[in-house]
Amino acid sequence: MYTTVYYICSPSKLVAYVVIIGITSLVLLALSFFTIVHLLHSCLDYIREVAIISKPLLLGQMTIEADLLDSVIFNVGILAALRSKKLDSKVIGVMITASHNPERDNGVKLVDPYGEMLEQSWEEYATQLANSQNEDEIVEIIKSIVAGNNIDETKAANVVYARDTRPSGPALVMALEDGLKSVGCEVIDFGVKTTPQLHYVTRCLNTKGTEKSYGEPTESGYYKKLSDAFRNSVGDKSRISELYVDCANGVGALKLKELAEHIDNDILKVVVANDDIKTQGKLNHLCGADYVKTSQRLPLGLEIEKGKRAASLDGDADRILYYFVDENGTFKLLDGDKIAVLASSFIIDLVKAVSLENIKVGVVQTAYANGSSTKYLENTMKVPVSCVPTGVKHLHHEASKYDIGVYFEANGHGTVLFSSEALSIISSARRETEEQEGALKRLRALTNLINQTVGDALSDMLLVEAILINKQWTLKDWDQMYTDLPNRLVKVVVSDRHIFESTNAERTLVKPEGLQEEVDALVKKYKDGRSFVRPSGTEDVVRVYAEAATREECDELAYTVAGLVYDKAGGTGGRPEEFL
Ligand SMILES: CC(=O)N[C@H]1[C@@H](OP(=O)(O)O)O[C@H](CO)[C@@H](O)[C@@H]1O
Ligand SMILES: [Mg+2]
Repeated sequence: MYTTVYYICSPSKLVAYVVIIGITSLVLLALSFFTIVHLLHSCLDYIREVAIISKPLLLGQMTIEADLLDSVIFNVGILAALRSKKLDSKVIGVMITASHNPERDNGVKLVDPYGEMLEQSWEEYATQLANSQNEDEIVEIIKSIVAGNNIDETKAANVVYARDTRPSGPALVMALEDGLKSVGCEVIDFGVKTTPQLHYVTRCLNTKGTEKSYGEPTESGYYKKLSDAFRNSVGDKSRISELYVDCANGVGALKLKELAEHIDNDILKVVVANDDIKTQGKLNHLCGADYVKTSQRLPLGLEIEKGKRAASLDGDADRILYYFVDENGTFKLLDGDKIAVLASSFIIDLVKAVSLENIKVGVVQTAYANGSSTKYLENTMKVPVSCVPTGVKHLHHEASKYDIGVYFEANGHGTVLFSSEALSIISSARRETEEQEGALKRLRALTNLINQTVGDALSDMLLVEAILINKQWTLKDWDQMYTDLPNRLVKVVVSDRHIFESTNAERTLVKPEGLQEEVDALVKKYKDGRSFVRPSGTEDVVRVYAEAATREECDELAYTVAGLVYDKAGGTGGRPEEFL
């Protein structure tokens, strides 16, 4: 679940707010309740109070959600505690971040015990709680969660939480803590971290002391695991040129610097750019992975000479993209699709080199994957490719069906999953020749290098670097694996995006009726043309994607389809000039 809200709060008012929360919490703590319903009723009085008090404290652009942000986070705390009770007191993770979105936004995300995203049925509860507006409704939802899941209220609850560097983070942490403590939850504050670090530590805490131990449940344990695996995956190959990394002025800057301290400069040298986490307004502003992917240009704050290698992270460091400027001065982007192709081809080669033919490798993409990447994977590499709806949960789920499942969204979010069978085959295999043993060692190293819980920009960066070092490739060599079709992503603002429904992994519209046929008729006119329309799941817009043989044709197709959607399906807010 991802709830994004907008608010601005002045420091003096924040202090007043802190005092109010403190007093209200003390009052709540002083009261004892014998049933969970009573307890929740008291929480809800508190929620209402905070919501009312919050109104004059909130300035600037507000939405209804913004008014209720603190109570949403408070509710999420209760939900996380209930989830932990439901799962035999396993530790649940809570991350406060709004990823690549503007600095003034914030959101919250729950993580299940093994670092996976919250189970889908519970996502629905989170959405219901976030959208409920009165205490009776909230009590009913919570009662139904408890009853519907046979939750034993007497069980202990455990939660670990972290936040990114957004200025709104500390106040939201207080609301979260209040929610958690109101139901007697044990809390671990993991501090300021990247989203993948929170996923990592959640899994480590829940597997500690078992045969499936994922690692030491600390930040230094994370760096040690990654850096050891990186060294092993590189062997004695020599270093390639330094990597410039745009950290989007977010938490990735802090964490990349720490990771770099664990890695010998002789193997990898990173130059950290956009690391200003102190100046307000800079997070993700004209920089970071999302900006680079959508604008297809260099980020502000990072100038690179021709041929130099660079990458961008997003605001919570779970996405990464690579790029360079070629000898003609053209900006060349190596996105999630290119990473998927690089990673899968390297892994397939290693699997072949050690004759583990019974391990099947597959790649998972979404409709936004560049058509050339799919063609290359299917026709040249002959690897199975699945296409699933947008959103990491769909990709992750599908990838887990393969022995080794590589998944990446074109925007740079992704990872590689190894099934338990594949892991045990890889760890127990023995080979005769030195060459085969070397390949096996690298494959084993990759199983530790790659974050198995979620897409992780730092882990993915080390994966890409390890492959490039092994192959002694430049970014140009990598880029030449296949040539991207020119593509364009356009947003269309409509009065009601819920009238759009699609099928076929979001590639075909079924509603509004007749619109798909019109899109198809346009697409037919263009060589290598492809276009689809779907409602965004995270923004109040409809997205139009198009690709075609040339930049001009691609843009013409994208803006013609966007114009069609605008005219035929309730476009609003003024027809953009570029729409055809
Ligand atoms: C085209 C695009 O980049 N869509 C993004 C975006 O989803 P939408 O449903 O398109 O708003 O945000 C998701 C969450 O970050 C991410 O998983 C997805 O890839
Ligand atoms: Mg992110």
